[in-house]
Amino acid sequence: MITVQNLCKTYKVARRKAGMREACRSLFRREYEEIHALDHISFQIGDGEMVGYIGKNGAGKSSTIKVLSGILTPDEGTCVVNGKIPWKDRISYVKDIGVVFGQRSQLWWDVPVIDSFELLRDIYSISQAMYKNNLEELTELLNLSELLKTPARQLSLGQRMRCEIAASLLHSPSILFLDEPTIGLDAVSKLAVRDFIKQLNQDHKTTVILTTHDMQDIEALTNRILLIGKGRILMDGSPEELKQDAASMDEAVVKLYRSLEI
Ligand SMILES: Nc1ncnc2c1ncn2[C@@H]1O[C@H](COP(=O)(O)OP(=O)(O)OP(=O)(O)O)[C@@H](O)[C@H]1O
Repeated sequence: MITVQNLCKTYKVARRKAGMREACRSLFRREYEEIHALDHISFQIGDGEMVGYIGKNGAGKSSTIKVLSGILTPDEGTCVVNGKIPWKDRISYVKDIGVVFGQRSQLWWDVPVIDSFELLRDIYSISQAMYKNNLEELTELLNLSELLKTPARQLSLGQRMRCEIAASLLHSPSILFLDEPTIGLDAVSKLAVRDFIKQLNQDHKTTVILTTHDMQDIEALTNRILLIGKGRILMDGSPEELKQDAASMDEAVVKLYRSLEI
């Protein structure tokens, strides 16, 4: 169970005008702007749910995922996941979660993928039996057998993403955070990733929180949508509620963004 109440996170960003004079001036007098990335966010997600977390660029999606995964400490508010506070109980908490950031890699760049997996086995203290089982299952479902001996830097984006997803699941987490997992993937790779996530949820009842701009991901995978805009939750409902009579999910989302003026 994930319970988030009144989460707030404000970033302080240095601002200056262009030009040499302004650069010199900023050495003595810095001006700052506050960005309210999360502004009293509250929601609950039950075990085994698949939730789409959507919103425009800069809405606060990644900041939420970072707080939920314990990487970022909020300024205010509470967040309890499986009875733990992510940024306080980090060592025990990481065993409960898997995280994939589509734009970053958790694989060691220059070593074969299997070596990264073995390092993760040691980091998470995964038992030999669990590691063997999970590796076999993930290799089959994600079609990794040809990839395991290749260094991560030699993989295509779609191949790397399949390896990233496997890496995040080796320790059998009960919750999976996916931050734009299909970004930049071709249609075939997107389908493979979607099919895998669906099957994972069916077979293991893994809770999945997915941020994406791809509304086909949302339609294919989720039965609940949380819409965030300017750091606030603006809608919590089903894809059908969002779509209503629009021709497509993309059209529905654009209409909604316009009506909410975000
Ligand atoms: N480390 C940081 N320092 C300063 N500002 C930040 C930082 N990280 C995020 N922000 C700002 O916080 C706001 C929310 O950013 P966040 O990355 O959470 O949005 P997002 O919904 O994930 O966006 P996108 O869809 O573009 O990835 C943005 O205005 C962003 O510029």
